[in-house]
Amino acid sequence: MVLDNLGSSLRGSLDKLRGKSRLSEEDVAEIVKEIQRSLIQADVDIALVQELSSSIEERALNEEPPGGTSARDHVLRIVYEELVALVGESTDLPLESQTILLAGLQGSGKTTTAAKMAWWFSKKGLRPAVIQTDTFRPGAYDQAKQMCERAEVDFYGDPDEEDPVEIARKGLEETADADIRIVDTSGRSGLNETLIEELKSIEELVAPDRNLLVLDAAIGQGAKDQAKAFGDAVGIDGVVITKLDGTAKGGGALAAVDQTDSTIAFLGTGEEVADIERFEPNGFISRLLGMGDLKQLAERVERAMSEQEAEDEDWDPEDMMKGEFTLKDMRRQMDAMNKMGPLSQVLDMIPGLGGGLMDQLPDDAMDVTQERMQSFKVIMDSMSEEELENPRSIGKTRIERISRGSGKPEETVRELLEQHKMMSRMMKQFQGMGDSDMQRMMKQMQQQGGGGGGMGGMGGGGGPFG
Ligand SMILES: Nc1nc2c(ncn2[C@@H]2O[C@H](COP(=O)(O)OP(=O)(O)OP(=O)(O)O)[C@@H](O)[C@H]2O)c(=O)[nH]1
Repeated sequence: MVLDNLGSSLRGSLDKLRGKSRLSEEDVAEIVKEIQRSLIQADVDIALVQELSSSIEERALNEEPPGGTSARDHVLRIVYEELVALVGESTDLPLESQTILLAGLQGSGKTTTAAKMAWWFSKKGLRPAVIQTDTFRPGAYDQAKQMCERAEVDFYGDPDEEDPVEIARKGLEETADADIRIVDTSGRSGLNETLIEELKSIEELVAPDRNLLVLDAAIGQGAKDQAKAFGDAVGIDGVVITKLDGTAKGGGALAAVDQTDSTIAFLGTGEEVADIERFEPNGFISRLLGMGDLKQLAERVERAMSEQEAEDEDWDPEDMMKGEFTLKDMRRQMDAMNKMGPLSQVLDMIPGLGGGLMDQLPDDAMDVTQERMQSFKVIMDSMSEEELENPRSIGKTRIERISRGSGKPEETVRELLEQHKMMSRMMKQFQGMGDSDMQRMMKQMQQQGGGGGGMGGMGGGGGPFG
């Protein structure tokens, strides 16, 4: 993830400020050094790093912290604001009819991004279509078609036509009914005349409303040259950074944004159509600094919940809040969790849990958790209706039988029952909360994610700065 180490290394230095009400020059110097180190490691352009660190330094030393603010909160706020300014606004993408052209080098993820973006727009209630003009890479047509089928969006391509401009022309005609037309172009292994000329001809014909440059997060310093070449050729309005789920650092993309005077539109976080996020500077930086990104989380939860409801007509999440929390409810929750995406990504979005928790866990702890959920499901499949509805009836003999039936150790069956007990207790606590408490909590979560993006605090408690 971009600037991955920044959150944890910065938290380390910030923790040393606990209890202090004033910042010394040494404190500021240490924090600035920490930030510089992380940014440079994340492949952020040196000139950008210099610019950022001098404004942080200047502000931290000269600005008077608002009354009652600790030195730590003061610095964190400045770092947050400056980082938000560094990554810039999100690319303007009104939810209305438009044509978007995707450009980028081979393998950057254009084809995948086209389908993901189409999926994203379709979830916003628009009708998108992908036009695949890549005649260069064998297989691009099939790949695009399959992904669009998975995304359940319209697709146009022609594997027998060799001229990409001709495909684009026909594609526009064929997709006239769509609201959003996403034109995917071919890439080459390096920047060359042919690629640029082809792109220019497609651009001229299509006359897109927006040109987006797709960049692999691993690109590093090369991003600047690429961005310049594409920017000179067709003009770039926004950047999509892909493969942020991997180990890549992504800092290079910031140079591309700077170079083309553009902004970031989307982030790609996996190979599936749903692995896309609209870039939101506040949430992005909050998450980076371990303050969580409640808005993204709320969106995912909402989506998973409505998918779950669509699949499972008898299920009403409100029921769970009222009566007994059964193993069936637990299984549904696990399914909903799975729909939200990898657990590690979900946890990363929860303020306070985010970076902090991830740092404490061994690297493979998350996989184990996913694996454990899988085992739990297998075990539940070996239980009878009655056992699922009334887990308290499961004694020693039944545990033995379930273990044999599921092929999982008795130990794991017991762990499942333990886990259920814990969740059940938690649900009881929620049930104890009045409706208004619950509503207040939800509202706070939404406001925080949508507005100040993590600056607003989580109500009366310590808040994300605590
Ligand atoms: N993990 C991960 N993989 C991705 C992501 N986006 C794309 N990929 C993978 O990257 C590879 C290249 O993606 P494509 O979409 O084929 O790239 P392209 O830019 O269209 O390539 P050309 O058509 O050759 O120009 C594929 O294996 C994708 O599955 C992402 O966000 N995360």
